[in-house]
Amino acid sequence: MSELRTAVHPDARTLAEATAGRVLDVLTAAQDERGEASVVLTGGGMGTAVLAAVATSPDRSAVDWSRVDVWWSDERFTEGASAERNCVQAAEAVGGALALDPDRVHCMGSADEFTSPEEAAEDYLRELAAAAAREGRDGPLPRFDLSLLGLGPDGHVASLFSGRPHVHEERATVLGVRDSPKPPPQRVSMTLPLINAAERVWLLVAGAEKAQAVAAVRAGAPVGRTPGAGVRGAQETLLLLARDAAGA
Ligand SMILES: O=C1O[C@H](COP(=O)(O)O)[C@@H](O)[C@H](O)[C@H]1O
Repeated sequence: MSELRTAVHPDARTLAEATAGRVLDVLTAAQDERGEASVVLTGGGMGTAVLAAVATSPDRSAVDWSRVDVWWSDERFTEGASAERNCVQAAEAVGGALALDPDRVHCMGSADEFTSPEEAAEDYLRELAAAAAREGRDGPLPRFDLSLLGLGPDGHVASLFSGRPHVHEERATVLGVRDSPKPPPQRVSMTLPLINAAERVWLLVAGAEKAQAVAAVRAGAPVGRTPGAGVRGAQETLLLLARDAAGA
């Protein structure tokens, strides 16, 4: 488990551009080392802005996108084509600019395919286990080189919300969420143990309305109150901030 380090950028745009550069560095280094790379994406304002910045970066061709596995730490359990879905927003942000292998883009299941978020979560577990088997891993989880996360003004990460029991989940790695205080109410989410299995976890935060949540994360607030405070990557944990979110 790594310690939390913070980097502050002048604004949301420079945060997105600098983070895109960091993402490309991590994926390139992973492919140099083992020929493959993997990233766990998040939805929300900064998650989408970083993806758009990756897709338009002049350095994007340094990565062989056909050998990148793309996962999501959470998803809204709605119809597949819904603009509320993180997967749909990501595809829009990328706009076909990255030559990803569709078999390696692992969107979480939608309400078109499954009758409940729990069923979609089980399906994602099967998809994770299949990838782990292909990678020759011992357990049911593939390697994640990097996980990007947003932070809500209420301190939530992925779809793990303050005061909800799933924040304290220790065994399940992906679960269905039915009572999200932020619409839509039904979601699928990785839990903290799976988020924290990533080599690197970066929290991306912009906006003065999030300064209080950022301060709570930095102060190590109780995870039940501020889920983002429970995030720790195996090798690295970065809090990547725009100045307004840093409270400066
Ligand atoms: O609901 C969600 O919110 C978080 C944070 O979103 P933001 O727009 O406040 O940055 C996001 O990371 C998560 O994927 C999403 O489902």
